[in-house]
Amino acid sequence: MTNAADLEFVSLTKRYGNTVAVDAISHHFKAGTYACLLGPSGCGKSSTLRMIAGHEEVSDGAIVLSGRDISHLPPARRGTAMMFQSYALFPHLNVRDNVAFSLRMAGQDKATRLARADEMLDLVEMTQYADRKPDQLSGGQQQRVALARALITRPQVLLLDEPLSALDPFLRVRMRTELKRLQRDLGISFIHVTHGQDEALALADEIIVMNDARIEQAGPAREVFNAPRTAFVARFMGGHNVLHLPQGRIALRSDVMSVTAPEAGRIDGRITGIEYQGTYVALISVVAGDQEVTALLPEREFFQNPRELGEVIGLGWDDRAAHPISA
Ligand SMILES: Nc1ncnc2c1ncn2[C@@H]1O[C@H](COP(=O)(O)OP(=O)(O)OP(=O)(O)O)[C@@H](O)[C@H]1O
Repeated sequence: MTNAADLEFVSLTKRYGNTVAVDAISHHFKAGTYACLLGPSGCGKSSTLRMIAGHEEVSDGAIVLSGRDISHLPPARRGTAMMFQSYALFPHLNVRDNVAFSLRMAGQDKATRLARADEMLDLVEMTQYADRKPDQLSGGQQQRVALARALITRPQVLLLDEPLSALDPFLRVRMRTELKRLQRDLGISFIHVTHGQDEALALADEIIVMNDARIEQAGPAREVFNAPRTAFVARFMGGHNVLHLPQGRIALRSDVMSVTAPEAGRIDGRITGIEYQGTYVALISVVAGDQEVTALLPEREFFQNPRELGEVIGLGWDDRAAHPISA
């Protein structure tokens, strides 16, 4: 069922009155990509997703899918489908009829739409629940139904707005694996809005970090994590220190820092916090210029040479782990 297509934003803009929610963003999503739009609350992620879906008017610029400007088409004619955070299932319809709903709206005959609904339920492993009502399902099961319902229109791009946020942490990780499997099997693009860095890293081929209505950095997940270009991306992706040194500003991964005797490292710091995190122990210290630095030490390494609050330590790192960044 491969139905892949390239998607492009051309100076895409959304204004609500005087608020610029999305500010002339341009981006090219390659066909068959799992992309995560990542950023803090209010940065414009949902507005972007809703414009792709056609649930929000484009104020300026264009959305091009497979070479076709879809900016002003009605949602059902765009080749996209949206899965909502709340799943938005119809409580009075059973699972099969919920899934078949959009085909009914499109005037498909009953035999075809029920056959297609069963095909979709098989895809999300929900065949045995076809006759239940949504309130007889768990949150994870409702989510599968919502996925089946979105996929029945054979979209070229599936849009997911915080799809995992209603699930408990355990189920969230399981559904995350399933989303990835589904995207790989279908070969279409998924564009998934999240404010969770871990979620984006686990799922995305490409991460688009948004900040204040603009794209701050976009690229493969590993590149965005390892080589943040700005202090915002370094802080938002986590796992990094942002340090102001005489030679400029750098982003430095917390897990590649070494802790030495004072003056044996590159800078000295005084320990202000020790946090046990299981795999790692986080040593938080304050260095020159009143800057806070976190060093993540493997648990075993820390306990071989435990440190105390208030102790002065040296901090070292390999130059390959430091990336110059802009403000
Ligand atoms: N219907 C609306 N009318 C006016 N302003 C809006 C509307 N929808 C969103 N905004 C504003 O546009 C900006 C971007 O909102 P948007 O919902 O796209 O952000 P978001 O990144 O998805 O945030 P969240 O993670 O909180 O959902 C915010 O300043 C928000 O207040």
